[in-house]
Amino acid sequence: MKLGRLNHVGVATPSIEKSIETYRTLLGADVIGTPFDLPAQGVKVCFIDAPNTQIELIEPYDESSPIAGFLRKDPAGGQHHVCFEVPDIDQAVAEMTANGATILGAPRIGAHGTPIVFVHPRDFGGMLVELMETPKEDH
Ligand SMILES: CC[C@H](C(=O)O)C(=O)SCCNC(=O)CCNC(=O)[C@H](O)C(C)(C)COP(=O)(O)OP(=O)(O)OC[C@H]1O[C@@H](n2cnc3c(N)ncnc32)[C@H](O)[C@@H]1OP(=O)(O)O
Ligand SMILES: [Co+2]
Repeated sequence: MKLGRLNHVGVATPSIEKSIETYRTLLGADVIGTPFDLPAQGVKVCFIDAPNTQIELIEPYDESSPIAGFLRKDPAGGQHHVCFEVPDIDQAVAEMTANGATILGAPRIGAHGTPIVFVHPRDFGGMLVELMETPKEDH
C-alpha cells in the first residue's frame, strides 16, 4: 500500500452556507462548485479550494447522519476527519486489516466519485481517517 496525498480535511458544520461565508470572508477562499447532497452517506457537501488540498464542509443530510451525531456533541462543528488518497482501496483495506486496523464498512462511492472507506478513530489516536482511491485521471 502506498500512502497518497492528503486529499481533504473534513469539517462538520451546522450550516454549509454560513461556513462558506466564513472561509470566503476570513481566508479569501474559493468554493469549488456548489453544495451537493450525498444521501447515501447522510451528508450535504461543499469543497473549499486550497493550493494543495481541500476543506470538505459536511452538513447533516438528515437526523440519521453521522454528522448529526457529531454535532449533538459539538454543536458548532469542527474538524471531523482527514482523507488520504491510496492507489487501490481494496489493497489498502486488506493490508490495514491485516495490520490490525478496524475498517468501518465496505468501500462505497464518496464525494469525488471514487471508492472510500473510514478507519475507526481509535486506530489513529482519536482521529477519524478516510481513505479514498485516487481518481484514475490523477494516477
Ligand atoms: C463519504 C462522503 C464524504 C467523502 O469524503 O467522500 C465524507 O467524508 S462523509 C463523512 C461522514 N461519514 C462518516 O463519518 C462515516 C464514518 N463515521 C462513522 O462510521 C462513525 O461516525 C464513527 C464510527 C466514527 C463514530 O460513530 P458512533 O456512532 O460510534 O459515534 P459515537 O459518538 O458513539 O463515537 C464513538 C467513539 O468515536 C469517537 N468519534 C466519533 N466521531 C469521531 C470523529 N469524527 N473523530 C474522532 N473521534 C470520533 C467518539 O468520540 C467516541 O469516542 P469514545 O472515546 O468512545 O468516547
Ligand atoms: Co471526506
